[in-house]
Amino acid sequence: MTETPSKPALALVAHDQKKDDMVRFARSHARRLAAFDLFATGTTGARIIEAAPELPVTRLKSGPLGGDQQIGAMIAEGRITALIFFVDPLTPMPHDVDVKALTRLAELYDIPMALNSATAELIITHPGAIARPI
Ligand SMILES: O=C(CO)COP(=O)(O)O
Repeated sequence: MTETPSKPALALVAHDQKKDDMVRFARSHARRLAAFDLFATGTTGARIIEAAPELPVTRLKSGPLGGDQQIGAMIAEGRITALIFFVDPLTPMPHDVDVKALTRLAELYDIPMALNSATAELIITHPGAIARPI
């Protein structure tokens, strides 16, 4: 029996001050993003689904309630191909340790990680760069 190969998985996360940027990113790259299984923290996912309902986004818990850690665990399990995380560098976060843990795991497992729009644009417009098998 042949199994249908799964799509590469992209994790999408944005802090509150960056959610409008994420919505713009999702809208303008909807066609490209549709080639991935998409996972997002709770509120980020809700905003993306509202803006681009055609995208297959699986929503996890909100970041401060464990969503960042859920994505980190998926990275440790080899289930995430790349992380796009629009970080707000100007606002203190109650869950700063979770943010750090998530980016640390992306570093540790050497997955492509975009922490701002400029890098996210590079990643999504060069999909070959993240085509590694999961
Ligand atoms: O806080 C976040 C990442 O650290 C994002 O979580 P939400 O998408 O639920 O706002």
